[in-house]
Amino acid sequence: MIYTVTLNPSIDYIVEVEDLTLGGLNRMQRDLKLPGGKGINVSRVLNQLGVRNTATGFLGGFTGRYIGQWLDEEQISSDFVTVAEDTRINIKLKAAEETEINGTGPVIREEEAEALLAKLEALQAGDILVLSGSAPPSLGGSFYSRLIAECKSKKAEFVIDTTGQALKDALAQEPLLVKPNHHELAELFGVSIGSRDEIITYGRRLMESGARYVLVSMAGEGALFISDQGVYYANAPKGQVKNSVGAGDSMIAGFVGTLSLTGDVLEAFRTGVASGSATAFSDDLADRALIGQLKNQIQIEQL
Ligand SMILES: Nc1ncnc2c1ncn2[C@@H]1O[C@H](COP(=O)(O)OP(=O)(O)O)[C@@H](O)[C@H]1O
Ligand SMILES: O=P(O)(O)OC[C@H]1O[C@](O)(COP(=O)(O)O)[C@@H](O)[C@@H]1O
Repeated sequence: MIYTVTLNPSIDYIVEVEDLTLGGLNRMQRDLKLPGGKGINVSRVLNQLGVRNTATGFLGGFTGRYIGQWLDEEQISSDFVTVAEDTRINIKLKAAEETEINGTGPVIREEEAEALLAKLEALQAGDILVLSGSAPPSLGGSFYSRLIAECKSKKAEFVIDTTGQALKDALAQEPLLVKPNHHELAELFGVSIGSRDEIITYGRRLMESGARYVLVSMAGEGALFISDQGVYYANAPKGQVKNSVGAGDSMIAGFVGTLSLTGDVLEAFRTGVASGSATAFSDDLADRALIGQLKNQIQIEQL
């Protein structure tokens, strides 16, 4: 079974404005309110791929209920801890450029945090726990470490998609997969990265630090896959980009879901890239039909 954990879900409020005037009145051309937060996105795309999973984390208030109802309507199994404060709303402003304003998230009380840890007692050997996104600041810096310790004590595997110290701490615990984009990779090592060779150098360091598989996504430039069996590049399919929010989460879902179904890492890589691109080419997240179509446009090359 795959479990996704979203410590800081969001309603992604996607707002389109033709010509943005800062400091003036702008009228929206279109808006969309989607359930968001990285683990929730992973669960929704896993569901499209027919991979059984349960979404957990913290949800609260009217915003939390909106997300919970959406997941129920999509028949996604969920088991969230209900928290006292409202789940955040993240703004994704689409004008000439895409601007994102993400909230910090609700205060999580100690008993709410403990309730989430208690849910992980259900984990078993063979399960995969996908830990994705930021943690609300009230949880403190080491909450992911506590979740990982619980996961390891049950002999389950984990995937982590977060940034900064939480990611660095997690590497030593041997994640199944990490998936920074190339900007996050550079930030993690405090360097600027200008070439594919440099991405490979720093991606390999993540593997040497403990990750079994490393995916480095590069938006429209495709992705690199690094494991102890070699380094592979996949092109991104071409298409009209509609909304790239959640592309990285979709890639994780495509990879982990396919790996769990087939055990074939290169097929998992191909499906991951197709899932990321299918999301970039959709208003909402990727659907199964588009993922299938795009897979045919992806060539994988060993470097
Ligand atoms: N503009 C795009 N064109 C085609 N595919 C894209 C585009 N943006 C994202 N993707 C796909 O989604 C994957 C993840 O996107 P990326 O933007 O790198 O991740 P993140 O959302 O984590 O920043 C890419 O490797 C690619 O397959
Ligand atoms: O937890 P964070 O880092 O604030 O990110 C949350 C945001 O990330 C998303 O999950 C999208 O992530 P990606 O575009 O990186 O796949 C949004 O749905 C959400 O608003």
